[in-house]
Amino acid sequence: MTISETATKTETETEIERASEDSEVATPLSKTQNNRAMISIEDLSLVFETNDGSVNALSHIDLDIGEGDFVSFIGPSGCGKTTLLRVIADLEKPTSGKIFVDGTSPEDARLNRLYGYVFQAPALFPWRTIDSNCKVPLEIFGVSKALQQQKTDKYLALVGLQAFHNKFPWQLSGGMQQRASIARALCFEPQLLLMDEPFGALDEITRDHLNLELLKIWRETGKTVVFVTHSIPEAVLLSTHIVVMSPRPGRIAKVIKSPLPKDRRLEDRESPEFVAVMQEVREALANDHRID
Ligand SMILES: Nc1ncnc2c1ncn2[C@@H]1O[C@H](COP(=O)(O)OP(=O)(O)OP(=O)(O)O)[C@@H](O)[C@H]1O
Repeated sequence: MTISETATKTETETEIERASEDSEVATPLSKTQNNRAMISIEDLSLVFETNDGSVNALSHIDLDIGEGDFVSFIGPSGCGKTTLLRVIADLEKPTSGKIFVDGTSPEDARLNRLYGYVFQAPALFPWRTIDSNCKVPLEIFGVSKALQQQKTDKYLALVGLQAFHNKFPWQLSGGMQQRASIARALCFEPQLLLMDEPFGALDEITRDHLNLELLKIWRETGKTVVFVTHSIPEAVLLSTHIVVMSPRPGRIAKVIKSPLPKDRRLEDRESPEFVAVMQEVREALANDHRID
């Protein structure tokens, strides 16, 4: 991948359907030779105009995410993590700057169904069963019924919901609904997965399980994943690159390239290398969060 430098800038079924200060300029990461940019962001800013005035949600963001990278955005509430993910997904338009997704505009990437998006809260159709919810994107793509069933079975099994395929969302716990929405995003096997705190509401054991499954999918399929989290251990466990963001205005404080191998296990969380990366993230967050 290539994540470079600094930063600033900045859910519903309908959307799916449309489907430095302190930290000077963050260190640019040089692109690896055979890792083309999946996402390229240049001097991107986003200002929300509200009744109470302007909100600088993202300010001067420069970031390259290479194909096959697993990139996490981490930072305090309000630093623009979700907004940046939504800009990539073409759910928000930047005020200035440039962004390319797989070499095209975010709009073209959305229209070409390049990405799957997992929202913070599950966005399932209440009148459809879990099985039927998972088939929505496949129906839109005109996939054959047999293949729809095959993919749905595969990904519902992956998230441990095969026994619940005939249930309606309201018959499942919040965590199970979120697992169903993850299965739906995986079902059409997009090249790019955009995930906004997908595991935030899950119990720790389920979260560990899904972290490992996500890592497995990522390793095996070569997908690019952009992931928002508040959890330092989760960011370090999953990511090749951790983008530390800071608020007011939202910008990139630091990009940390993980020295950990791609093949990771939960036990690795005890390793000195893992602890060292956690410490680096913690320090980057603290440095940009000093109270004057
Ligand atoms: N549609 C909007 N209109 C006006 N302001 C917005 C809008 N969406 C987000 N903001 C503001 O932009 C800033 C960044 O919000 P964003 O949701 O991206 O932060 P975040 O880092 O994802 O926060 P959290 O971790 O709490 O989810 C915040 O100040 C937020 O209030």
